[in-house]
Amino acid sequence: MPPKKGPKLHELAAEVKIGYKIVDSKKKTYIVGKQFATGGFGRIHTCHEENTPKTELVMKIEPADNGPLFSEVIVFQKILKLEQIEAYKKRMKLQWLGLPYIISAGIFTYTNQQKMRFMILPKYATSLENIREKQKTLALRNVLEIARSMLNSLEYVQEMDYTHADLKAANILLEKLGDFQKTVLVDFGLARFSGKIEDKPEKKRAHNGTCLFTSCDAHRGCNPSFRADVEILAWNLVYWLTGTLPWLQLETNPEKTFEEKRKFIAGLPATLKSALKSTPEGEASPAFDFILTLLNCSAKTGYAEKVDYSKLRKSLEVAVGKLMKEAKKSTSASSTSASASSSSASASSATPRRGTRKQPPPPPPESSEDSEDQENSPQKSTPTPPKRTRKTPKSTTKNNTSFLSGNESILSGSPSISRQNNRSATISAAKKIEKKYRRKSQVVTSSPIKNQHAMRTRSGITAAMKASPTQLRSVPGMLNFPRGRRTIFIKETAAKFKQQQEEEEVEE
Ligand SMILES: Nc1ncnc2c1ncn2[C@@H]1O[C@H](COP(=O)(O)OP(=O)(O)OP(=O)(O)O)[C@@H](O)[C@H]1O
Repeated sequence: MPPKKGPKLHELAAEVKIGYKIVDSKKKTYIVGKQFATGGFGRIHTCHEENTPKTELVMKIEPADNGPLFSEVIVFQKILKLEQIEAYKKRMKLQWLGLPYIISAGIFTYTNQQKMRFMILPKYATSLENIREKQKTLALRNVLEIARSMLNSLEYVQEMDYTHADLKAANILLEKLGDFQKTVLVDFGLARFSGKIEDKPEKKRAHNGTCLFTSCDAHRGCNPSFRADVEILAWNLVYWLTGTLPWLQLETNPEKTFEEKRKFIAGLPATLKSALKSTPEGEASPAFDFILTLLNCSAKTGYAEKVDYSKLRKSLEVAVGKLMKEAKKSTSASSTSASASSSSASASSATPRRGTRKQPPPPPPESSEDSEDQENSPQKSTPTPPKRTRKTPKSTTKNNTSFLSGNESILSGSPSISRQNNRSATISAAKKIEKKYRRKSQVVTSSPIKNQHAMRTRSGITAAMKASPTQLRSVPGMLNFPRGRRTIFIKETAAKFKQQQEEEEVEE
């Protein structure tokens, strides 16, 4: 997502009607379908090629003179063509590479008024953010699956001398509901050629990216670096596992956020240990070493240097190995107790009881013990029981191919089909909520009390919360907004309250 520089929003493209035909430079005709999401500066529609109506695709549309889609198209044309991706997969012997590819792009004039830019991509099932928003945290095994896919995606992008610079759940899509192994890194609006970067911070670039996750290099005002993508991945992993980051409340203050990130890095490994305490696995989480390796790697790699992905992958496989080993231990522990308490030992150990977790198959012996990073090794301890119970909802996907097992998937976060079917009811409910929050925000705006961002309104939502897109997103009721409307409302409200906050700070 392009950086949010202030309250002024780019213009959204005019809404293109369903059924509108666009002919690209290769004389292929694409038919615009309905709009299903709104990006920062554009609309996202389904579409299909005239001759293949069954293959649903995605069309991003923006006014032609907007910058974000223009630069994204250039990145896709340079590094994200299907043949490039396929050749790389073949060379690296990869079954899966989580990257989108460009199907078509160009400019059309809509109803003779507005020149519009479009880009067509494959359509994926859902965004990881949809899932994260509902669940607040993700299961460790899913986080490791996503990390594996993202490491490969970043490695490809960086091998082409580009950086992504904005990895986050909203920019990660699942190819198939419930399958966390096949995740795709999208939104190359901030991606840059980083082959010739110099460590020259500039104030006007400072804090580019998504404040919560952006790198220390970006906070300093440097162009995106290879090591920065690794750091951004690390912050996201902590966020997905714990549902928070130490600077979550400071999101609207990039300087303080930067300071907190620096403190976190300076305080490693204790800061990371403490952050992971709240996870079901606790501070001895199998993810600990891996995240520490990511942060150490980004700290030790030079600004313009490339990252050693083989080392990162090795560390990830060690984490996977540990997780599988622990799962195996608890399987044998539970089957021992089951056989002791049952007269039919064989039956009880083979059939997992309803409501208990299916346990993964035995881990591959390789990679679980051969950590290179001795400094990162956590103390050996018996697996701590989960500190927090996690309800694992029933999977609706038959073929959930977790790399850890045929475990239940964490599908609860997928957008429900019924919600889509009740779209008009949702829109009217969303309008009511929007009206309510606008009214409440006006109560705050008209108040003569200074330092309003610390003040709670009748709704219990402070102006500071409203200035933070992340916190605003988690306000009860926000989930009732259709996706596009929610994004717009959050952006407008956050921008307004951020400006108010800045004005107050100036006055003070
Ligand atoms: N290929 C796709 N398949 C399915 N959904 C998609 C696809 N591309 C985008 N989306 C949906 O649209 C949302 C916004 O997409 P994207 O981030 O690429 O647009 P953007 O204009 O850069 O938006 P933003 O500025 O909010 O990041 C995604 O979070 C996702 O839900």
